[in-house]
Amino acid sequence: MAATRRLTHSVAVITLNNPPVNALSYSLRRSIIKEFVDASKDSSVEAIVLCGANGKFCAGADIKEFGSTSVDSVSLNHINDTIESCKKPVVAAIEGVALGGGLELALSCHYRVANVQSLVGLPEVLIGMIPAAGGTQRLPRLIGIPAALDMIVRGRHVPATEALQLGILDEVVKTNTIDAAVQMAMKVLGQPLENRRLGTLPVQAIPNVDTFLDTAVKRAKGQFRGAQAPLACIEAVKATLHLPFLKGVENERVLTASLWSTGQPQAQQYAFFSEREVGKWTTPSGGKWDKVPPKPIQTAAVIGLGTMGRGIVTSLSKANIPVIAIEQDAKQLDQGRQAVNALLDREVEKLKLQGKTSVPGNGLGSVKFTVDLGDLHSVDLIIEAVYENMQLKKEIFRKLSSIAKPDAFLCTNTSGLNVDEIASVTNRPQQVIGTHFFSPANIMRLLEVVRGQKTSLTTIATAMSLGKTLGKVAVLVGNCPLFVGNRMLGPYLEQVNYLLEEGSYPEEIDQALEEFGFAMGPCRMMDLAGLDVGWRSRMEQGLTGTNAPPGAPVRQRNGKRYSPLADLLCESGRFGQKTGKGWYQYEKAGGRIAKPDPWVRDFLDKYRRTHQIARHQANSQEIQDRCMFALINEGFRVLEDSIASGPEDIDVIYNNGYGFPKHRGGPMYYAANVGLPKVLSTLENYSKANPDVPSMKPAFLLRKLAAVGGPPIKEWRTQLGNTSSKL
Ligand SMILES: CCCCCCCC/C=C\C/C=C/C(=O)SCCNC(=O)CCNC(=O)[C@H](O)C(C)(C)COP(=O)(O)OP(=O)(O)OC[C@H]1O[C@@H](n2cnc3c(N)ncnc32)[C@H](O)[C@@H]1OP(=O)(O)O
Repeated sequence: MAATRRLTHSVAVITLNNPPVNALSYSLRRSIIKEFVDASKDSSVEAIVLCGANGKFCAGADIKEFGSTSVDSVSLNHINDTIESCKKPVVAAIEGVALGGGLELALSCHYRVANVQSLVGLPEVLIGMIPAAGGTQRLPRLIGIPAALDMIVRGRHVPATEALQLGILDEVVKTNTIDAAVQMAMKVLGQPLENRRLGTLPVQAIPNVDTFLDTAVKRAKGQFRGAQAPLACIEAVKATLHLPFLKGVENERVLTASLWSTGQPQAQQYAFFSEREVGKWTTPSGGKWDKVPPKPIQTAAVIGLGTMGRGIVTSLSKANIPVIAIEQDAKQLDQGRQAVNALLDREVEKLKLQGKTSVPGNGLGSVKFTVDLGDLHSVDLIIEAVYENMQLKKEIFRKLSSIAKPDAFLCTNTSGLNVDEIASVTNRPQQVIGTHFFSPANIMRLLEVVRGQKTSLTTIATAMSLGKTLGKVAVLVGNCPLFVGNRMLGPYLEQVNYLLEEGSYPEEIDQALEEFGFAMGPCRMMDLAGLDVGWRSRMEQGLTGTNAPPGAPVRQRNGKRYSPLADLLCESGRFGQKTGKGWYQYEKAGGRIAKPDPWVRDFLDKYRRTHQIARHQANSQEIQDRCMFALINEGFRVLEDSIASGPEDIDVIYNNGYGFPKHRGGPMYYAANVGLPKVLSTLENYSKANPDVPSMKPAFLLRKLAAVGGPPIKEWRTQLGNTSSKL
């Protein structure tokens, strides 16, 4: 963890060396300042180049050190000011990444040369912070307020070619970045440095700046729902208009302290590290991510080109994996082809924007469309993505057994069906695994990888590695009905239905949960997913429709409370967005703009009158508590059943697949923050008053953890013990 220095001609090259990403830990910062001061004093040195070891400039401050005392001892601001005021020219040679404090370091250099493959950005907002080492002050002075604000508030990783156009970089090279930086340093020797010191420059005026910033605040409030960091970023950038540079930097510090006191940075940093931890899977039988090599996947196939299949084909092609896409007849194949091509066209556009048009074949894997299953004889991995029907899936897997090559992996894209049952019809259950993609599959980051009883470690390693190749965050889960995410959704949506029965309207419930920070309230989410999906499943389970037990009370099934509201909506043809009507009304079938529907209010009022339910209009807090605690309670049961290996896995699933607000860390982190004794007592009270709602009966593990005072979330795993039988 040190910076090293060597002399090339008369240029001192200082290399940041702190694997894996040259994060600016305390000891690295100490070492940088020492080497830098020595170089600036050394009379044989005429210029200085800063670069990073192992092809990476720097990924910013060491996030693990936040909150510890060493953060301020050698501050990054001190280093940046020392570099900027240096009388010798300083050039940053950027390879790989220059992110956060890494870019702030580069912005304090007088010139920046970058490799064409590198990315630069100030992504602190994504971990609940603001760029607090002068980034909010230097970047607007360099590229203007609008462009800087866009980068800072969204935390975008900007490709080098775009950064060059924006004016962040002075030169982009294809190879030998450090040599190019040394040459640049020698070229500028003797040139004045005044106008290269960003901290001394004025920020460029823009017309109607107040309106511009007010609009940015409004947009950020709507988009980031309760997250404080984007608003603090705007506040910090705004300061460039009325504060001198040093005061602006001091303001960054004040804003950072204030953000820290909200607890949001800690939650987002927990989410950041949890995402990395879930990749380090282990199994009770001794399987471990770094011990089991994945098999390379050179070719893949997708069966079924419905919504999910199209997204999966696109995702594979985007990762440059050649795909065979299969449908059952020419008509459906043609529809699938058109849809996939449209998605791929959009991907090409995105690549063009990133300046990657020169990549052979546009960097996308080829897609072959066919109706012939026989074409799959040589592919390495097949993902079945037909609709959720066990018989159909089994029929396909039976055929694949004889068609696919013996070492091919067989994946089923199911959101909750039994992976073991599917595997049981094949001649290779050890190579069968569930890959639960989320819609739209080419965009959503989450992949639940579902291990069956006989799934081998190599198959797990291969599916997890494929997830990473596809740019997804893959979480290994056990096989149980609905796996982790959808299983937890059950009790959450049950509460939504009960609240609707009791007197809340869909828009009130959605508003409460969107205020909590969810990307989408549950009623809008059900409308988007299609109300008929759950309805069909309830019919299959004999809960409603012609299979329901004769004479069953309308609001009870098997002695438990049951809400028929969603069934009644479906019976009147309201399936959600696709039919233009569901819990809301839409401008047309397939429309997206949800408007509260007077019909739904009438329907709910009438329902309550029919069943003599006295209206209880829950406030936001009650809505949030009931829905959240139902979700969390099921999360504890998932842990008890070893379907997820730790609370972090659940949180990663919810943050990346269900629009849970990252600034709250995830449902289990939220529970730890609220305090487990409080979660327990709320559930106990509800449960006593509603003994016919077993999903709200506090889970054993919740009781156990609450009994020891609700320990910090990182200690929960030890309480779980080694019960993991499903993973
Ligand atoms: C009381 C208040 C206290 C607050 C004090 C505030 C002081 C403010 C001072 C200065 C302002 C500067 C702030 C910052 O710079 S914050 C950091 C900004 N940077 C980032 O957010 C980048 C985060 N990293 C990434 O996005 C990615 O890791 C990547 C693009 C760099 C690389 O991606 P990939 O190749 O996919 O690898 P991994 O993500 O798996 O990462 C590999 C490995 O590295 C660890 N890691 C990455 N970045 C950091 C980091 N900044 N600090 C510490 N560790 C980091 C990551 O956790 C992985 O570790 P592993 O799982 O153990 O292998």
